[in-house]
Amino acid sequence: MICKDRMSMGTDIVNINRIKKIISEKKSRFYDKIFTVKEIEYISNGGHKYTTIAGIFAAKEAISKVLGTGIGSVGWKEIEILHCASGKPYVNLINKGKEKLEELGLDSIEISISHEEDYALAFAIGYRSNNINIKIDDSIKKLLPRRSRDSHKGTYGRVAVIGGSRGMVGAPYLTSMAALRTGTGLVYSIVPKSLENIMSIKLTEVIVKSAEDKNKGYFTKDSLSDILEGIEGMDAIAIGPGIGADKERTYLTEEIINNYKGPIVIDADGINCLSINPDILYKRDQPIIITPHPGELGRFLGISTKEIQENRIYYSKYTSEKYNIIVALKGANTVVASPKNEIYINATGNPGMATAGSGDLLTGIIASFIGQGLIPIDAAKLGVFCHGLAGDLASIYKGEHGVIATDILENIPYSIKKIQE
Ligand SMILES: NC(=O)C1=CN([C@@H]2O[C@H](COP(=O)(O)OP(=O)(O)OC[C@H]3O[C@@H](n4cnc5c(N)ncnc54)[C@H](O)[C@@H]3O)[C@@H](O)[C@H]2O)[C@@H](O)CC1
Ligand SMILES: Nc1ncnc2c1ncn2[C@@H]1O[C@H](COP(=O)(O)OP(=O)(O)O)[C@@H](O)[C@H]1O
Ligand SMILES: [Mg+2]
Repeated sequence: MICKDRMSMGTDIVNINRIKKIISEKKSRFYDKIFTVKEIEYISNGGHKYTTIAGIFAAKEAISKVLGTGIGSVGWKEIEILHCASGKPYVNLINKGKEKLEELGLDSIEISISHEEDYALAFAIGYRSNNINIKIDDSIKKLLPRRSRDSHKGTYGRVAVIGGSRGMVGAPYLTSMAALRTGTGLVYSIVPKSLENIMSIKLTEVIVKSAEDKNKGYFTKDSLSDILEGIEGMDAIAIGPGIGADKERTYLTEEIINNYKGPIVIDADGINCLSINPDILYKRDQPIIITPHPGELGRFLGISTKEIQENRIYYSKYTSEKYNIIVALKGANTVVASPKNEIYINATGNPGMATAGSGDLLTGIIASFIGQGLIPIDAAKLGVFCHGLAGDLASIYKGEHGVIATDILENIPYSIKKIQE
């Protein structure tokens, strides 16, 4: 059976006197059988110490246990123990050893060797790293906001997420957490009052604010003043995930667009509400980014999803120019279009991301980058790249069938680290 675990361990203990005895009886046969040329060179340079020989011997046994074979189908000389200049041992697998490691889905083996009086001991761990073979263009790398030493949470922006309705608390949860994981200093989640308690339990680091909902479980026109108060002083806001769409929520969305004087990321039901009267966008001079999936852009433009999918670049450009907004049209190869005729086609992401809530994360990532000071088009480009890469990293461990939005959320930090490398 092939074991596809992320980690595999092996250990071995060797009596040094046993090694001493073998060497005194048949040194050259023992060396020839067990050690590679490089290992013999190392042992010889160290004065043929029994402790060294026993340690390397134990290390090979320990590694054969990591590989699950024992010494046999993988030979002694197919597991080589080498040493860094500092003296730290490392593992070089050869032929069958290498093949077995790949078969197990492991990337590398770490080894530690020790000895005391009569015994030498080795401990080995085989692991699968979150390495992904991707060349990240400098044009993306340079967009990542830097963090200065004497900074504080206020340095990295205040972002508010307006979202949620009864049954859809997950959407604003994911958006808020994504903003936090992307590096925003302070994230606020503004939800209908009936959801305040449950959101406060779900969210630890995010500050929860609520808006009057008259016990309905969704935003109504009565929510407006609380929302406007809640978004005062924010560097960026996101609106839409899980809010639902009706006349009152359309009124709310429009009033927020009319009154808030900073950049807004609009997603999901926010886009559905906006599609009733998109002309309000003409009155606005502050940036708007919409992040529709093809179904939402189709609704917004009054055309079919199929038509959008067949002309993704065209409709992204068209919407961006017509309404003077940035459009991130999601799906395989997300298209980002700006009114300045800029087009960016994202290469990260995979079908594992076709899972509920993965788009809600993107909304939070883009809002976060804007809150940290990026201009909206750069935030959108870096945002879709980072989001797709988080999805790619999540798929390494969970596979495309098993990935859920929480896995993508948890991989945002690793995605950012990878961009930073
Ligand atoms: N846990 C939660 O609370 C969640 C809440 N959600 C909220 O649920 C509400 C409804 O959003 P939905 O997007 O589910 O429903 P929609 O009815 O807006 O869109 C779903 C449909 O859009 C089309 N579509 C989407 N992506 C496509 C693609 N790449 N190619 C072709 N067609 C595509 C498909 O026809 C799909 O069935 C939103 O407010 C959203 O924020 C979702 O985000 C899922 C998670
Ligand atoms: N086949 C795919 N390849 C790459 N990315 C995908 C694929 N399917 C979905 N995604 C990404 O997953 C996200 C889905 O967003 P969305 O449809 O809004 O989901 P939700 O509303 O459930 O959060 C988008 O960012 C989209 O680009
Ligand atoms: Mg969505």
